Amino acid sequence: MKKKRKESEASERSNWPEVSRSHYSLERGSRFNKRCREDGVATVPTRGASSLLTAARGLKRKIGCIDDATRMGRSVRIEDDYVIGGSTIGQGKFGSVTVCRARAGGVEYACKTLRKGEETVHREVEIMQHVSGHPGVVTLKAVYEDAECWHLVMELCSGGRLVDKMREGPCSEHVAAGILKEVMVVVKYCHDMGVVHRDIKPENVLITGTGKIKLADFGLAIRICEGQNLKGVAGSPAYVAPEVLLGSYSEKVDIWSSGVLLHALLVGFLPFKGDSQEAVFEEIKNFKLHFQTGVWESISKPARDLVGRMLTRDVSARITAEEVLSHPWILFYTAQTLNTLPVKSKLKPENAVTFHKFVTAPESGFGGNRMDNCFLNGSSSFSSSESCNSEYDDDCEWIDALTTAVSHVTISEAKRTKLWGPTGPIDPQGSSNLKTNLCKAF
Ligand SMILES: Nc1ncnc2c1ncn2[C@@H]1O[C@H](COP(=O)(O)OP(=O)(O)OP(=O)(O)O)[C@@H](O)[C@H]1O
Repeated sequence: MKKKRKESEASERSNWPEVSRSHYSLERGSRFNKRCREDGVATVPTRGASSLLTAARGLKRKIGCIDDATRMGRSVRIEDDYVIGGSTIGQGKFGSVTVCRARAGGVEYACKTLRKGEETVHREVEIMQHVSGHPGVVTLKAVYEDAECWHLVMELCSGGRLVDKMREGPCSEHVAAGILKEVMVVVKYCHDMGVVHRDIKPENVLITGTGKIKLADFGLAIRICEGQNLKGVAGSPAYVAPEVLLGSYSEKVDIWSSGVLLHALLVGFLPFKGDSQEAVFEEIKNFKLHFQTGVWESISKPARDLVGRMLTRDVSARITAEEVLSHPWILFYTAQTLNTLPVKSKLKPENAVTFHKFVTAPESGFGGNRMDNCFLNGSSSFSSSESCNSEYDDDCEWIDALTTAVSHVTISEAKRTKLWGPTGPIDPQGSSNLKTNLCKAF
Protein backbone atom coordinates (compact mmCIF):
# COMPACT_ATOMS: atom_id res chain seq x y z
CA MET A 1 0.00 0.00 0.00
CA LYS A 2 2.95 2.27 0.52
CA LYS A 3 3.40 2.21 -3.22
CA LYS A 4 0.26 4.29 -3.36
CA ARG A 5 2.17 7.20 -1.97
CA LYS A 6 4.30 7.23 -5.08
CA GLU A 7 1.26 7.68 -7.30
CA SER A 8 -0.55 10.09 -5.04
CA GLU A 9 2.23 12.61 -5.05
CA ALA A 10 3.29 12.46 -8.65
CA SER A 11 1.15 15.46 -9.45
CA GLU A 12 2.47 17.38 -6.47
CA ARG A 13 6.06 16.77 -7.46
CA SER A 14 5.58 18.22 -10.88
CA ASN A 15 5.32 21.58 -9.14
CA TRP A 16 8.55 21.11 -7.25
CA PRO A 17 11.57 23.17 -8.12
CA GLU A 18 14.52 21.80 -9.98
CA VAL A 19 16.67 23.06 -7.15
CA SER A 20 15.97 19.87 -5.23
CA ARG A 21 18.09 17.91 -7.66
CA SER A 22 21.25 19.95 -7.42
CA HIS A 23 23.33 21.32 -4.61
CA TYR A 24 21.47 23.98 -2.76
CA SER A 25 23.70 26.83 -1.71
CA LEU A 26 22.82 29.28 1.02
CA GLU A 27 22.90 32.14 -1.47
CA ARG A 28 20.51 30.38 -3.80
CA GLY A 29 18.59 29.45 -0.72
CA SER A 30 17.88 32.98 0.31
CA ARG A 31 16.97 33.92 -3.27
CA PHE A 32 14.73 30.90 -3.35
CA ASN A 33 13.20 31.72 -0.01
CA LYS A 34 12.41 35.18 -1.28
CA ARG A 35 10.78 33.72 -4.36
CA CYS A 36 8.81 31.34 -2.20
CA ARG A 37 7.53 34.18 -0.10
CA GLU A 38 6.60 36.13 -3.20
CA ASP A 39 4.79 33.08 -4.54
CA GLY A 40 2.73 32.98 -1.36
CA VAL A 41 4.34 29.77 -0.24
CA ALA A 42 3.59 29.07 3.41
CA THR A 43 6.20 29.52 6.05
CA VAL A 44 6.32 27.49 9.22
CA PRO A 45 3.67 28.78 11.58
CA THR A 46 4.70 29.63 15.07
CA ARG A 47 4.46 26.85 17.61
CA GLY A 48 0.97 26.52 18.89
CA ALA A 49 -0.62 28.00 15.81
CA SER A 50 -4.14 26.76 16.05
CA SER A 51 -5.86 24.35 13.76
CA LEU A 52 -4.93 23.10 10.38
CA LEU A 53 -3.29 25.38 7.90
CA THR A 54 -5.73 27.09 5.64
CA ALA A 55 -5.49 26.92 1.89
CA ALA A 56 -4.87 30.65 1.79
CA ARG A 57 -1.57 30.18 3.54
CA GLY A 58 -0.36 27.84 0.85
CA LEU A 59 -0.32 24.10 1.09
CA LYS A 60 2.78 22.95 -0.65
CA ARG A 61 6.16 24.31 0.08
CA LYS A 62 9.29 23.62 -1.79
CA ILE A 63 12.39 22.00 -0.48
CA GLY A 64 14.81 24.69 0.49
CA CYS A 65 12.25 27.17 1.67
CA ILE A 66 12.41 25.92 5.16
CA ASP A 67 15.82 24.95 6.36
CA ASP A 68 18.98 26.11 4.67
CA ALA A 69 21.02 23.84 6.90
CA THR A 70 19.48 20.75 5.39
CA ARG A 71 21.42 20.04 2.27
CA MET A 72 19.97 18.53 -0.84
CA GLY A 73 22.49 18.00 -3.53
CA ARG A 74 25.40 16.12 -4.93
CA SER A 75 28.24 18.61 -4.68
CA VAL A 76 28.71 17.78 -1.01
CA ARG A 77 29.09 14.08 -0.39
CA ILE A 78 27.86 12.51 2.80
CA GLU A 79 31.28 10.90 3.21
CA ASP A 80 32.79 14.39 3.49
CA ASP A 81 30.78 15.14 6.60
CA TYR A 82 30.05 11.76 8.12
CA VAL A 83 31.71 8.41 8.63
CA ILE A 84 29.06 6.10 7.22
CA GLY A 85 28.64 2.34 7.18
CA GLY A 86 28.01 1.82 10.88
CA SER A 87 25.76 -0.89 12.21
CA THR A 88 22.34 -1.33 10.68
CA ILE A 89 19.63 -0.31 13.12
CA GLY A 90 16.58 -0.56 10.92
CA GLN A 91 15.33 -1.95 7.70
CA GLY A 92 12.35 -0.33 6.05
CA LYS A 93 10.55 -1.05 2.82
CA PHE A 94 12.46 1.67 1.04
CA GLY A 95 15.97 1.27 2.39
CA SER A 96 18.05 0.75 5.46
CA VAL A 97 18.92 2.82 8.48
CA THR A 98 22.49 2.73 9.77
CA VAL A 99 24.52 4.56 12.37
CA CYS A 100 26.84 7.27 11.07
CA ARG A 101 29.24 9.57 12.89
CA ALA A 102 29.82 13.28 12.25
CA ARG A 103 33.43 13.98 11.28
CA ALA A 104 33.13 17.24 13.14
CA GLY A 105 32.37 16.51 16.76
CA GLY A 106 31.97 12.75 16.52
CA VAL A 107 28.26 12.71 17.34
CA GLU A 108 26.39 9.66 16.14
CA TYR A 109 23.31 9.95 13.94
CA ALA A 110 20.92 7.63 12.17
CA CYS A 111 21.31 7.62 8.40
CA LYS A 112 18.28 6.48 6.40
CA THR A 113 19.40 5.55 2.91
CA LEU A 114 16.67 5.43 0.32
CA ARG A 115 17.24 4.03 -3.13
CA LYS A 116 16.36 6.37 -5.92
CA GLY A 117 13.29 5.50 -7.85
CA GLU A 118 11.12 5.75 -4.77
CA GLU A 119 10.81 9.47 -5.08
CA THR A 120 8.57 9.87 -2.08
CA VAL A 121 11.73 11.03 -0.39
CA HIS A 122 10.97 14.59 -1.48
CA ARG A 123 7.79 14.74 0.49
CA GLU A 124 9.29 12.90 3.45
CA VAL A 125 12.14 15.42 3.60
CA GLU A 126 9.90 18.39 3.11
CA ILE A 127 7.53 17.34 5.86
CA MET A 128 10.32 16.36 8.23
CA GLN A 129 11.82 19.80 7.73
CA HIS A 130 8.44 21.30 8.38
CA VAL A 131 7.90 19.54 11.70
CA SER A 132 11.53 19.16 12.81
CA GLY A 133 12.32 21.13 15.90
CA HIS A 134 9.52 19.74 17.99
CA PRO A 135 11.00 17.66 20.79
CA GLY A 136 8.73 14.75 19.93
CA VAL A 137 9.79 14.53 16.31
CA VAL A 138 12.94 12.83 15.09
CA THR A 139 15.03 15.76 13.91
CA LEU A 140 16.29 15.75 10.35
CA LYS A 141 19.87 16.99 10.39
CA ALA A 142 20.90 16.89 6.74
CA VAL A 143 20.08 15.34 3.40
CA TYR A 144 22.58 14.16 0.80
CA GLU A 145 22.18 12.77 -2.65
CA ASP A 146 24.43 10.56 -4.74
CA ALA A 147 23.91 8.72 -8.00
CA GLU A 148 21.93 5.85 -6.47
CA CYS A 149 20.55 7.06 -3.17
CA TRP A 150 19.25 9.73 -0.89
CA HIS A 151 20.75 9.85 2.59
CA LEU A 152 18.70 11.36 5.40
CA VAL A 153 20.81 12.09 8.44
CA MET A 154 18.62 12.14 11.54
CA GLU A 155 19.05 12.30 15.26
CA LEU A 156 19.77 8.84 16.59
CA CYS A 157 17.16 7.21 18.81
CA SER A 158 19.30 4.61 20.49
CA GLY A 159 16.56 3.32 22.80
CA GLY A 160 14.91 1.31 20.04
CA ARG A 161 11.30 1.13 18.97
CA LEU A 162 8.19 1.16 21.09
CA VAL A 163 6.97 -1.98 19.37
CA ASP A 164 9.91 -3.92 20.76
CA LYS A 165 9.00 -2.88 24.30
CA MET A 166 5.41 -3.85 23.66
CA ARG A 167 6.35 -7.42 22.85
CA GLU A 168 6.96 -7.90 26.55
CA GLY A 169 3.24 -7.59 27.23
CA PRO A 170 0.77 -4.93 28.27
CA CYS A 171 2.05 -2.08 30.37
CA SER A 172 0.52 -0.37 33.37
CA GLU A 173 -2.08 2.30 32.78
CA HIS A 174 0.31 4.85 34.15
CA VAL A 175 2.94 3.99 31.55
CA ALA A 176 0.37 3.66 28.77
CA ALA A 177 -1.01 7.10 29.56
CA GLY A 178 2.48 8.59 29.55
CA ILE A 179 3.29 7.06 26.20
CA LEU A 180 -0.01 8.01 24.64
CA LYS A 181 0.32 11.55 25.89
CA GLU A 182 3.77 11.91 24.33
CA VAL A 183 2.50 10.54 21.04
CA MET A 184 -0.58 12.75 21.08
CA VAL A 185 1.42 15.87 21.82
CA VAL A 186 3.33 15.26 18.60
CA VAL A 187 0.21 14.28 16.68
CA LYS A 188 -1.48 17.49 17.81
CA TYR A 189 1.58 19.45 16.77
CA CYS A 190 1.58 17.81 13.34
CA HIS A 191 -2.12 18.51 12.92
CA ASP A 192 -1.62 22.12 13.96
CA MET A 193 1.11 22.29 11.33
CA GLY A 194 -1.21 20.92 8.66
CA VAL A 195 0.44 17.52 8.54
CA VAL A 196 -1.23 14.12 8.80
CA HIS A 197 1.25 11.37 9.67
CA ARG A 198 -0.90 8.51 8.33
CA ASP A 199 1.33 5.79 9.76
CA ILE A 200 1.13 6.03 13.53
CA LYS A 201 2.15 2.65 14.92
CA PRO A 202 4.61 1.47 17.55
CA GLU A 203 7.19 0.63 14.88
CA ASN A 204 7.36 4.35 14.16
CA VAL A 205 7.58 5.49 17.75
CA LEU A 206 11.24 5.56 18.67
CA ILE A 207 12.88 5.96 22.03
CA THR A 208 15.97 8.03 22.69
CA GLY A 209 18.88 7.03 24.88
CA THR A 210 17.29 9.00 27.70
CA GLY A 211 13.88 7.38 27.27
CA LYS A 212 12.14 10.21 25.40
CA ILE A 213 9.59 9.29 22.80
CA LYS A 214 10.00 10.49 19.21
CA LEU A 215 7.72 10.08 16.25
CA ALA A 216 9.56 8.90 13.13
CA ASP A 217 8.92 7.84 9.55
CA PHE A 218 7.13 10.63 7.80
CA GLY A 219 7.26 8.64 4.57
CA LEU A 220 3.48 8.51 4.33
CA ALA A 221 2.82 11.92 5.88
CA ILE A 222 0.89 14.41 3.82
CA ARG A 223 -0.15 18.05 4.02
CA ILE A 224 -3.77 18.88 4.66
CA CYS A 225 -5.81 22.06 4.66
CA GLU A 226 -8.64 22.70 7.04
CA GLY A 227 -11.72 20.90 5.83
CA GLN A 228 -9.83 19.04 3.12
CA ASN A 229 -10.63 15.43 2.39
CA LEU A 230 -7.65 13.24 1.65
CA LYS A 231 -7.78 10.43 -0.86
CA GLY A 232 -5.48 7.52 -1.50
CA VAL A 233 -5.10 4.47 0.66
CA ALA A 234 -2.06 4.67 2.90
CA GLY A 235 -1.12 3.26 6.25
CA SER A 236 -0.39 -0.02 7.96
CA PRO A 237 -3.15 -2.64 7.89
CA ALA A 238 -3.87 -3.13 11.57
CA TYR A 239 -3.72 0.59 12.32
CA VAL A 240 -5.55 2.03 9.36
CA ALA A 241 -8.78 3.91 10.02
CA PRO A 242 -12.01 2.67 8.45
CA GLU A 243 -12.55 5.87 6.50
CA VAL A 244 -9.19 5.38 4.77
CA LEU A 245 -10.55 2.12 3.39
CA LEU A 246 -13.66 3.98 2.26
CA GLY A 247 -11.54 6.48 0.36
CA SER A 248 -12.01 9.88 1.98
CA TYR A 249 -10.46 10.97 5.22
CA SER A 250 -8.85 13.67 7.32
CA GLU A 251 -6.26 14.11 10.07
CA LYS A 252 -8.57 12.09 12.36
CA VAL A 253 -7.00 8.92 10.93
CA ASP A 254 -4.06 9.57 13.24
CA ILE A 255 -6.39 9.49 16.22
CA TRP A 256 -7.75 6.10 15.16
CA SER A 257 -4.25 4.68 14.71
CA SER A 258 -3.24 6.07 18.09
CA GLY A 259 -6.35 4.41 19.53
CA VAL A 260 -5.16 1.09 18.13
CA LEU A 261 -1.81 1.79 19.75
CA LEU A 262 -3.47 2.55 23.09
CA HIS A 263 -5.51 -0.65 22.83
CA ALA A 264 -2.32 -2.66 22.32
CA LEU A 265 -0.53 -0.84 25.14
CA LEU A 266 -3.31 -1.60 27.60
CA VAL A 267 -4.19 -5.18 26.80
CA GLY A 268 -1.26 -6.43 24.77
CA PHE A 269 -3.01 -7.22 21.50
CA LEU A 270 -4.41 -5.38 18.55
CA PRO A 271 -8.14 -4.75 18.23
CA PHE A 272 -8.50 -5.82 14.62
CA LYS A 273 -7.00 -9.08 13.47
CA GLY A 274 -7.32 -11.54 10.66
CA ASP A 275 -5.58 -14.17 8.60
CA SER A 276 -5.35 -11.87 5.64
CA GLN A 277 -5.22 -8.18 4.96
CA GLU A 278 -8.81 -8.33 3.70
CA ALA A 279 -9.93 -9.98 6.92
CA VAL A 280 -8.25 -7.27 8.98
CA PHE A 281 -9.90 -4.58 6.87
CA GLU A 282 -13.25 -6.26 7.28
CA GLU A 283 -12.85 -6.15 11.06
CA ILE A 284 -11.75 -2.54 10.95
CA LYS A 285 -14.88 -1.63 9.03
CA ASN A 286 -17.41 -3.75 10.90
CA PHE A 287 -16.19 -5.43 14.07
CA LYS A 288 -17.86 -4.05 17.17
CA LEU A 289 -15.42 -3.63 19.99
CA HIS A 290 -16.49 -4.37 23.54
CA PHE A 291 -14.57 -3.16 26.51
CA GLN A 292 -16.60 -4.63 29.35
CA THR A 293 -15.43 -8.20 29.61
CA GLY A 294 -12.34 -10.38 29.53
CA VAL A 295 -9.04 -8.55 29.70
CA TRP A 296 -10.84 -5.23 29.87
CA GLU A 297 -12.22 -6.03 33.31
CA SER A 298 -8.82 -5.26 34.75
CA ILE A 299 -8.59 -1.95 32.90
CA SER A 300 -10.09 1.18 34.40
CA LYS A 301 -13.23 2.63 32.88
CA PRO A 302 -11.58 5.95 32.10
CA ALA A 303 -8.98 4.11 30.03
CA ARG A 304 -11.66 2.10 28.26
CA ASP A 305 -13.62 5.25 27.65
CA LEU A 306 -10.66 6.89 25.95
CA VAL A 307 -9.94 3.89 23.71
CA GLY A 308 -13.60 3.86 22.75
CA ARG A 309 -13.60 7.54 21.90
CA MET A 310 -10.49 7.15 19.76
CA LEU A 311 -11.77 4.03 18.00
CA THR A 312 -15.07 5.58 17.04
CA ARG A 313 -15.96 4.96 13.41
CA ASP A 314 -18.04 8.09 13.20
CA VAL A 315 -15.27 10.52 12.35
CA SER A 316 -17.13 13.58 13.58
CA ALA A 317 -17.68 11.90 16.96
CA ARG A 318 -14.08 10.72 17.21
CA ILE A 319 -12.16 12.97 19.54
CA THR A 320 -9.34 15.24 18.44
CA ALA A 321 -5.74 15.15 19.57
CA GLU A 322 -6.40 18.10 21.83
CA GLU A 323 -9.35 16.33 23.41
CA VAL A 324 -7.28 13.21 23.99
CA LEU A 325 -4.78 15.35 25.85
CA SER A 326 -7.59 16.80 27.95
CA HIS A 327 -9.13 13.44 28.74
CA PRO A 328 -9.27 12.83 32.49
CA TRP A 329 -7.42 9.53 32.21
CA ILE A 330 -4.49 11.30 30.57
CA LEU A 331 -4.72 14.19 33.01
CA PHE A 332 -4.80 11.84 35.94
CA TYR A 333 -1.67 9.94 35.03
CA THR A 334 0.42 12.70 33.55
CA ALA A 335 0.88 15.22 36.31
CA GLN A 336 2.70 17.76 34.16
CA THR A 337 -0.33 18.07 31.94
CA LEU A 338 -2.25 19.46 34.86
CA ASN A 339 -0.20 22.61 34.75
CA THR A 340 -0.81 23.30 31.10
CA LEU A 341 -4.34 22.23 30.27
CA PRO A 342 -7.51 23.92 31.43
CA VAL A 343 -9.73 21.68 33.49
CA LYS A 344 -13.46 22.24 33.32
CA SER A 345 -16.05 20.57 35.43
CA LYS A 346 -19.62 20.89 36.47
CA LEU A 347 -19.10 18.49 39.30
CA LYS A 348 -20.70 19.24 42.60
CA PRO A 349 -18.08 20.18 45.17
CA GLU A 350 -19.04 17.41 47.56
CA ASN A 351 -18.29 14.83 44.89
CA ALA A 352 -14.89 16.31 44.31
CA VAL A 353 -14.15 16.07 47.98
CA THR A 354 -15.15 12.44 48.05
CA PHE A 355 -12.95 11.72 45.10
CA HIS A 356 -10.13 13.70 46.57
CA LYS A 357 -10.25 11.54 49.67
CA PHE A 358 -10.28 8.47 47.55
CA VAL A 359 -7.31 9.38 45.40
CA THR A 360 -5.18 10.40 48.29
CA ALA A 361 -6.06 7.26 50.19
CA PRO A 362 -5.20 4.40 47.87
CA GLU A 363 -5.72 1.84 50.59
CA SER A 364 -9.43 2.59 50.41
CA GLY A 365 -9.68 0.82 47.10
CA PHE A 366 -7.60 2.51 44.45
CA GLY A 367 -5.51 -0.44 43.64
CA GLY A 368 -3.90 -2.13 40.71
CA ASN A 369 -4.58 -0.76 37.32
CA ARG A 370 -8.07 0.27 38.11
CA MET A 371 -9.47 3.70 38.63
CA ASP A 372 -13.10 2.76 38.40
CA ASN A 373 -13.81 1.78 41.97
CA CYS A 374 -14.11 5.39 42.86
CA PHE A 375 -16.88 6.46 40.51
CA LEU A 376 -19.34 8.85 41.90
CA ASN A 377 -23.01 9.36 41.52
CA GLY A 378 -24.31 12.60 40.16
CA SER A 379 -25.08 14.33 36.93
CA SER A 380 -22.64 14.47 34.09
CA SER A 381 -22.30 16.86 31.24
CA PHE A 382 -19.39 15.17 29.55
CA SER A 383 -19.63 15.15 25.78
CA SER A 384 -21.06 12.11 24.14
CA SER A 385 -19.29 9.36 22.31
CA GLU A 386 -20.13 5.88 21.19
CA SER A 387 -18.44 4.46 24.21
CA CYS A 388 -19.81 6.85 26.76
CA ASN A 389 -23.35 6.76 25.54
CA SER A 390 -23.72 3.14 24.80
CA GLU A 391 -21.45 1.42 27.21
CA TYR A 392 -20.68 3.61 30.14
CA ASP A 393 -23.74 5.72 30.68
CA ASP A 394 -23.85 4.76 34.29
CA ASP A 395 -20.32 5.78 34.87
CA CYS A 396 -19.92 8.96 32.89
CA GLU A 397 -20.01 10.82 36.18
CA TRP A 398 -16.52 9.71 36.94
CA ILE A 399 -15.16 11.87 34.18
CA ASP A 400 -16.32 15.08 35.75
CA ALA A 401 -15.31 13.80 39.12
CA LEU A 402 -11.91 12.88 37.90
CA THR A 403 -11.50 16.13 36.03
CA THR A 404 -12.21 18.15 39.10
CA ALA A 405 -10.20 15.92 41.32
CA VAL A 406 -7.05 16.08 39.26
CA SER A 407 -7.13 19.83 39.40
CA HIS A 408 -7.04 19.68 43.18
CA VAL A 409 -4.82 16.89 44.23
CA THR A 410 -1.28 15.80 44.11
CA ILE A 411 -1.58 12.50 42.42
CA SER A 412 -0.29 9.62 44.38
CA GLU A 413 1.35 6.96 42.31
CA ALA A 414 -1.19 4.31 41.45
CA LYS A 415 -0.24 0.81 42.31
CA ARG A 416 0.68 -0.98 39.17
CA THR A 417 0.06 -4.46 38.09
CA LYS A 418 3.17 -4.04 36.05
CA LEU A 419 5.94 -1.53 35.90
CA TRP A 420 7.30 -0.80 32.52
CA GLY A 421 10.00 1.74 31.99
CA PRO A 422 11.63 2.99 28.84
CA THR A 423 14.41 0.48 29.09
CA GLY A 424 12.17 -2.54 29.42
CA PRO A 425 9.88 -4.33 31.77
CA ILE A 426 10.74 -4.25 35.42
CA ASP A 427 8.25 -6.90 36.29
CA PRO A 428 7.99 -9.36 33.46
CA GLN A 429 4.70 -10.92 34.44
CA GLY A 430 1.83 -11.14 32.05
CA SER A 431 1.78 -12.35 28.52
CA SER A 432 1.29 -10.86 25.15
CA ASN A 433 0.06 -12.09 21.90
CA LEU A 434 1.28 -8.91 20.24
CA LYS A 435 4.18 -10.72 18.73
CA THR A 436 1.93 -12.86 16.60
CA ASN A 437 -0.68 -10.24 15.97
CA LEU A 438 1.26 -7.17 14.96
CA CYS A 439 0.92 -6.49 11.30
CA LYS A 440 3.57 -5.08 9.06
CA ALA A 441 3.02 -2.05 6.90
CA PHE A 442 1.20 -2.49 3.64
N1 LIG B 1 16.33 8.22 13.89
C1 LIG B 1 16.38 6.91 14.10
N2 LIG B 1 17.08 6.42 15.14
C2 LIG B 1 17.14 5.08 15.36
N3 LIG B 1 16.54 4.15 14.59
C3 LIG B 1 15.84 4.59 13.53
C4 LIG B 1 15.72 5.97 13.23
N4 LIG B 1 14.95 6.11 12.12
C5 LIG B 1 14.61 4.87 11.77
N5 LIG B 1 15.13 3.96 12.60
C6 LIG B 1 14.98 2.49 12.52
O1 LIG B 1 14.82 2.11 11.18
C7 LIG B 1 13.54 1.50 10.98
C8 LIG B 1 12.99 1.89 9.62
O2 LIG B 1 12.91 3.29 9.54
P1 LIG B 1 11.68 4.01 8.85
O3 LIG B 1 10.43 3.51 9.47
O4 LIG B 1 11.90 5.46 8.85
O5 LIG B 1 11.85 3.44 7.35
P2 LIG B 1 10.77 3.00 6.33
O6 LIG B 1 11.51 2.51 5.13
O7 LIG B 1 9.79 4.07 6.09
O8 LIG B 1 10.14 1.80 7.14
P3 LIG B 1 8.73 1.08 7.02
O9 LIG B 1 8.80 0.22 5.82
O10 LIG B 1 8.66 0.26 8.30
O11 LIG B 1 7.70 2.13 6.97
C9 LIG B 1 12.70 1.97 12.16
O12 LIG B 1 11.67 1.08 12.48
C10 LIG B 1 13.73 2.05 13.25
O13 LIG B 1 13.98 0.76 13.78
